[in-house]
Amino acid sequence: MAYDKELAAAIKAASLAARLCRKVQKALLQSDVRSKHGRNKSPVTVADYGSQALVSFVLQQEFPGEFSLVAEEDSIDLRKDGGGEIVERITKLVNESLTSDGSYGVSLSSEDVLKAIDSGKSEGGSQGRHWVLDPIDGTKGFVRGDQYAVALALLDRGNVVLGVLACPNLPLTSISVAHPHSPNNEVGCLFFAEVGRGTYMQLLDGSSTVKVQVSAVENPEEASFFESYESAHSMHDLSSLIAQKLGVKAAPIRMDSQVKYGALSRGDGAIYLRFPRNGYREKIWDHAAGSIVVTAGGVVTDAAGKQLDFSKGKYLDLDTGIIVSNQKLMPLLFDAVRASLAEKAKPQP
Ligand SMILES: Nc1ncnc2c1ncn2[C@@H]1O[C@H](COP(=O)(O)O)[C@@H](OP(=O)(O)O)[C@H]1O
Ligand SMILES: [Mg+2]
Ligand SMILES: [Mg+2]
Ligand SMILES: [Mg+2]
Repeated sequence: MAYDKELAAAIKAASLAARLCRKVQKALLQSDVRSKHGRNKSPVTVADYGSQALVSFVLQQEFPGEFSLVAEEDSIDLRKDGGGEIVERITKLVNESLTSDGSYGVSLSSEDVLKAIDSGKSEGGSQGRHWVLDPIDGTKGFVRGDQYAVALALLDRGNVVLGVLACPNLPLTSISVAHPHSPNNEVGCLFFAEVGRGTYMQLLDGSSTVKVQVSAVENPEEASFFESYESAHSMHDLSSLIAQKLGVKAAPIRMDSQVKYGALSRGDGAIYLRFPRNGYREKIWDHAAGSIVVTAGGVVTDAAGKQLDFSKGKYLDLDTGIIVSNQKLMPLLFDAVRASLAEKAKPQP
């Protein structure tokens, strides 16, 4: 209805990008992985760039004229001396993906690819429409051979109105503590949601669409929870304290990226806890798509119980952490979070 054309384009762009990422992950070379300029040591690969170029190109083809994209990557490092070879690899990957799709009948030059990457420089905000893209969320997982997602959302006047999460390594059947990666299972899911219309999961080729729903479990003893694989991204000791206070019996399911939101949206677990270390500022592309995908039965707030506000530009302005659960469990979870934070803040004897 309201966003049908946008949703179809987002699914197409994210699926193409996911196929590109899959190909690169299968044949990942050490030379494909780089560290980002100065700011921090987060990795970035040819697939992050290729995915961003591809999604940006597809969206601009589908919506010529009105286009604003807030995306994670930029071409600064690629334009430096010695970047030529990697730009050629990215360009080849993007063109192979476009050729295999066949919709656009064009071949991009290296400069076209760099421009497509750089068109993700919008600052977003509370006016108008903005696409929000994480071309690979969970790059560390991607490099390790684990979970990652292509995460694309649309903001309309500061609200997330649709989201697509392509999760190339997520098993089609429920994952659990015992089998977080299920190597024998068929993998590759795509979740999509539009405001007020529920969440759906399909295979990456677009087939087998089913409606999904967050778990309705009310008893914390039967609930399991997700958290980051990387303890540098989220304090594992704090979530274990919260889980203990809540009465959760199961061990945490640790996975990279917004795949956690996808798994939660179909009821694989009932809780997601994210508590970055002091000073870390969350970006909108790390939560926009995921947060709308779990709204079919789920609630996403910060640690003060406030809804996430995507209207303030690139950063989310929030209190302490992000918690996700179903409506019934949320009050109990919220109490456990408050009590755990208070306990941690107490001076140690
Ligand atoms: N110190 C830190 N604390 C919290 N999150 C961090 C972080 N450093 C990086 N991240 C974010 O955590 C994301 C991965 O999420 P998760 O922890 O759920 O796997 C990264 O996305 P990218 O991989 O897109 O850079 C990055 O934005
Ligand atoms: Mg990154
Ligand atoms: Mg990310
Ligand atoms: Mg990323």
